[in-house]
This record gives sequence, structure tokens and C-alpha cells, in this order.
Amino acid sequence: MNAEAIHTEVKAETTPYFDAPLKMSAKNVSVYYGDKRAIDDVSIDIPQRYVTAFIGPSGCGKSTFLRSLNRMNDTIANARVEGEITLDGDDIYRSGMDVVQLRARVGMVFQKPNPFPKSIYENIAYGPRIHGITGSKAELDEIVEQSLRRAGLWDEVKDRLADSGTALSGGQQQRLCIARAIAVDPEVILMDEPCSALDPIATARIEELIDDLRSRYAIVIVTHSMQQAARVSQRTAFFHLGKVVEYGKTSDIFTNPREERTKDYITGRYG
Ligand SMILES: Nc1ncnc2c1ncn2[C@@H]1O[C@H](COP(=O)(O)OP(=O)(O)OP(=O)(O)O)[C@@H](O)[C@H]1O
Repeated sequence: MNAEAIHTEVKAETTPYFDAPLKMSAKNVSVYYGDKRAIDDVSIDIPQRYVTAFIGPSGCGKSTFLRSLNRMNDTIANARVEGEITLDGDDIYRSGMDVVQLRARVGMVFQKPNPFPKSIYENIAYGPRIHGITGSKAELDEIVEQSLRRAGLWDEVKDRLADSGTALSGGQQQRLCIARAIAVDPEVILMDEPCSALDPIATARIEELIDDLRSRYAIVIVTHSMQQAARVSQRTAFFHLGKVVEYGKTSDIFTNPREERTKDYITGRYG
């Protein structure tokens, strides 16, 4: 293999920003709501087994961009995505892409915990069942237990799996939603301000959980809390007015930002 071929191969497997395997890549992505451009020509790579935080002032497009990573914007009538987003090199917007399957591979956890109004067990079992992941009841039981264990909820709910998911505390509900995302064996988990409705203790548990989960998944988290971004993420992208102003190692973004606008934001001069 010549030097150029080796270089190309390495580039294909790692992000240009970091020496980490690449999971998703967005190139020249713009997102419109009708005529309004909410995301303007964003290119960013999401590495495997890292937590990537999206920070930035309200309305700068973090959630819009996050939703474009699993085509959740498709559910918004006037939203339109331009550019290319790949998952393991495969264009997720290509024709013929199975969007239901994509959303299992790239799961999502929302700001407000949203368990189904069903039992704790059914909240987890529903996804594997509709995706045909499992055949027997014993296998399904196993997936339910394992997902709840990974989400750090098993010990609290193992004796009440038939109770309604909505009867749990807010923090438990959010861990249930994380368990529900895990149950369909995702590769990427998108989290849109997952702690904003939680108290500090429940928040700390979710943050610990995120840290545990990153050994298996690529995680992307939108957060308004810079302390949270600094605590849980290894990579941070600073969004402003629909653009990514700066993207890099979290420690660099918070201690040594290159851009004046990043510095202003992290020092609380605006936002
Ligand atoms: N469904 C929608 N229809 C029209 N405009 C929208 C829609 N959703 C978001 N927008 C607009 O797109 C821009 C980006 O919004 P977005 O929610 O992505 O920002 P954000 O950075 O996540 O904000 P926040 O931190 O407040 O949640 C904003 O101007 C917002 O008003």
C-alpha cells in the first residue's frame, strides 16, 4: 500500500479532529424551517465511545442539529435538511434508508422523560418486540433486565416491573427512557438536555450513567449547563447562530478556547 493509500485509509477511520474512530459524520449540513435557515453549513464528526457535548446560547440550533442525526426532523412538517450525514460511512438521508431502523441504531432521549403509559416491563420490551430482535419470552426478559441494569435502574424496579412507568420519579423515568433506548441495541445515543427536568441528585445519577455508557456507545448530549458539559463530555462543539464556532477537546474548549465568541460564552458574557 502506498503512502497516500495509507493516509486515506486512516482518514476514513478517524475523525479529522481527534485520534478516535469515527461513528457519524456531518458534511456541509444546513437545516431549514420553511425559508428560515436554523443550521448553516455545519461539518462535524462524532467519534465512537466518546461523549460529545453541544453547547451554545438558546436558539442557536443545537436541538435542530441533534435531530438531524437520526432524521427526527423528518417528523417536523416544514423542516428540510441539506448536506450529508453518514453513520459508519452510510448516508442516512439516501433513498431507501429504513428510518425506523436508523432511529433504533441512533436512539434518542428527550428533555422531559416520556415513558409510555404502560408497565415498566412493557416500556423496555416494546422496542425489541417491534424490531423483531427477540423471539422468546425468556429472551425478552433477559433484554429487559440487562437494559434496566445498564441504565442503573434494575435494583430499584426489579420487584415492580408490572407497575406503570409513569409512576416512577422523574429521575427514574429518565433512566427508564435510557433503558428503552438501550434495549434495541443502539450504536449512538442522542440526548437533548436529559437532565433539565431533574433535581441535582437525579442529575448526578444520569451523569454517572452517561459516563458508564460511553464504553459501548457514541453519545451526543445537548446541554445548557457548561458544568455538565465539562463533567460528562470529552468533546465539545460550541454552536452560535446556526454555525459551529469551535469544536475540540472539552478541556481545550473550557480552558483554552481559540475563538473569542467561545471565550465570551463560557465566561458567561452572553447566552
Ligand atoms: N419546528 C420549528 N419550526 C420553526 N422554527 C423552529 C422549529 N424548531 C426550532 N425552530 C427555530 O430554529 C432555531 C434553532 O432552534 P433550536 O431549538 O434548534 O435551538 P437550540 O439551540 O436547541 O435552543 P434551546 O437551547 O433554547 O433549546 C430557533 O430560531 C428556533 O426558533
